[in-house]
Amino acid sequence: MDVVPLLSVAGLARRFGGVYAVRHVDLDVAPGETHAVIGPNGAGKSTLFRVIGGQLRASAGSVRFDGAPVDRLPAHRRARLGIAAVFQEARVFRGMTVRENVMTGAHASTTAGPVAAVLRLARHRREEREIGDRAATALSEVGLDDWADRPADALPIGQQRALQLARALCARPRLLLLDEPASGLRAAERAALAELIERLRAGGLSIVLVEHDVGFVARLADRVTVLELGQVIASGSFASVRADPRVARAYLGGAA
Ligand SMILES: Nc1ncnc2c1ncn2[C@@H]1O[C@H](COP(=O)(O)OP(=O)(O)OP(=O)(O)O)[C@@H](O)[C@H]1O
Repeated sequence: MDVVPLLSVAGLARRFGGVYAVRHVDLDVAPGETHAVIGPNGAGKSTLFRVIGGQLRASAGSVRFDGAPVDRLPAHRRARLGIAAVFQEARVFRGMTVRENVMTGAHASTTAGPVAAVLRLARHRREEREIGDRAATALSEVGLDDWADRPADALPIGQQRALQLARALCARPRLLLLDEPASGLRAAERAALAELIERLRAGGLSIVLVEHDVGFVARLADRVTVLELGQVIASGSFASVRADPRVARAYLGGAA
């Protein structure tokens, strides 16, 4: 690719015991690109997602973000650099408002920890104000302004998904990792979520999208990487990977 990739994964492997969940994986994400990772069940998508986010260490290979290696950094340090992940199993925090839920997403990228909160109250208050502002922006980006002061667990599932996105956006990421964001949503909710992701992309955000819903991927992805049994079997535009006989075979043989 001509532009310097924002994310560059090279020769990546992750082993569990003697079994490789992913192996020899190369993947680049350009600034502003939405890159989908698809593949049958057990292909290694979630493992790759977690190795990029820093929740899992690679067994071999490298992950570079904005030109610098991040392999040795834990997830919260990667978050500060601008990598935000929304997990498939993400839940809203009960007993908190929508706004409070979103504000929890900013703490990864601010400096005031609990000690600073006690010892340096002025700085803490300044950061809380800044977090409040970020939350307001994130809520408006995902269209949840009107819900801000309601209990988060009262939201319908489509809006809960939007809340999870807002929580990630509150950290002001440059790369957003989304693990099956459309799962469990009805058609209208999927369409609303796709529109929201399109808006984020139009705003310049780079996105890695792990997704089973092929229609969703076709609509959103600039490029697609297809995994089977932990390895990349095809990569390119949606149309090119759909036309690839190896991809058709992987899906016919798998459960996806
Ligand atoms: N913590 C773990 N310990 C052992 N094996 C694991 C672990 N996590 C994943 N695996 C194995 O690695 C392989 C890839 O799993 P992974 O969950 O990454 O696939 P996936 O493509 O996300 O699947 P799905 O679409 O079903 O979510 C599978 O064979 C899985 O059993």
